[in-house]
Amino acid sequence: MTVNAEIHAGGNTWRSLPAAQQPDWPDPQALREVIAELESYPPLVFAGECDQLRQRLGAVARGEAFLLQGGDCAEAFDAVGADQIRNKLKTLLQMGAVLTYAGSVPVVKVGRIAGQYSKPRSKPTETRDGVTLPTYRGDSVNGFAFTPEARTPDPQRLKRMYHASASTLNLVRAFTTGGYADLRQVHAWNQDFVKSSPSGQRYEQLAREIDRALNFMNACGVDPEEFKTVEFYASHEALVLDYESALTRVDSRTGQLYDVSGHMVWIGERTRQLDGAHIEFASKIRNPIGVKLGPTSTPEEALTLIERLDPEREPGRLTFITRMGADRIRDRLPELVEKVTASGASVAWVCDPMHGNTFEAASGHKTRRFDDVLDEVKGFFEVHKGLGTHPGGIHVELTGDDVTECVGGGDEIFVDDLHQRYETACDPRLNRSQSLDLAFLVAEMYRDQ
Ligand SMILES: O=C[C@H](O)[C@H](O)COP(=O)(O)O
Ligand SMILES: C=C(OP(=O)(O)O)C(=O)O
Repeated sequence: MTVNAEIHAGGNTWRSLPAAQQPDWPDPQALREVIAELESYPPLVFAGECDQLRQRLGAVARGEAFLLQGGDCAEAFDAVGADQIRNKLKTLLQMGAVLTYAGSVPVVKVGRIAGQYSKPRSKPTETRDGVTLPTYRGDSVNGFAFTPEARTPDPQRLKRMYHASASTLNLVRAFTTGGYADLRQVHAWNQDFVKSSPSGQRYEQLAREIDRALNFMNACGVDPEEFKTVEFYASHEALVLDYESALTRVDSRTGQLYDVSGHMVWIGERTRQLDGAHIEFASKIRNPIGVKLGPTSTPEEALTLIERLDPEREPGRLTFITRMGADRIRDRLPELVEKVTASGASVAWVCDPMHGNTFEAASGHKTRRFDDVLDEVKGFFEVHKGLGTHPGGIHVELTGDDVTECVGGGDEIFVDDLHQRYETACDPRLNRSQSLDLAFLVAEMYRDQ
């Protein structure tokens, strides 16, 4: 074995361990052929970009920056279109502008985008009218339609995931570096929105202030290049390990392994078993890693995760994304933060106020109340304020489209409205107006902190 092959084999050590939430592929040979093909494809991101994001997240861990991580619950192959991608990006850019200006903090922008195609599920099957089929696990695995053909896992979909991620990332890079994300466009991002929504109007006022500040700087002869482009990173849950390890490569600069399917990957609440395949996989790659921590997480688990994933205690390597639920965050979070801080580790703490606050409405729609989302973020800020630690960011499921999936917000969506534009393939997302409302409220909390 050459040195590189030996190192690469390190990316496969997860194979001997139990891997939760993996698809039941019906044809192992077909899967092997797909993996071999994926292994020959070029990287989607450059390892150096992952290092840069790790440094940015290091600033978050040290309390010098704030992470805004957001995007779809589940991306869909038929939504890889210019409008959908631009709308999502626009929403994140607007939220970033609000947080930077109103919160007075540098914002690290990371999308749940260009790879968020795989979903862990509570149940392996779904039954409708007496018919039981495999559950939908994301477009990388099977189709959403409730038919035996669509629901059968098909490894060819992993190749579609790669190509959909590549097209998305290509357009995101074009928008963020080609002029669309220039700070002078703060008004343009809002044009379609300003008249129709209270948060759009509030944003317009902020955009005018940013404009004045830019004009002032310009008059002083300052016109920084940094304002013309935006640093934007892609992240997704590293769930289907055959895909992630096929996209794991030895970096020619350093000889280390990187999962080049995205800049940052996270391990979900259902797959973070300490002796499981996902943590083993994550321990071998150099990307910045997130781990979701739900209400049953113990300080001992958090400390073991640090030992496994961040033995060098490198700020930016590990982000704990807590998702406790509005009713539990104030009870569950303090002990975790206290013990991790006392251990000397330097992790970034980020609040996912979505996944602990899901409920089923009488209509059968899975939904979330905007007020619960907000209350969990408030609890997160209160806990960190009480302990003197840094509330490092938010991780949200959102879309730039005008969907009706979560109830409440400035535009007040009621339970009876949910059916109007309920388009998510899995969990309910904040729409653009709710996302902006959240950004304004979080900016206020950050300033008060
Ligand atoms: O996005 C997260 C999970 O995939 C999702 O909450 C699981 O949903 P389920 O409980 O409907 O399977
Ligand atoms: C599945 C997700 O979250 P969690 O692992 O926290 O349930 C997710 O963020 O898509």
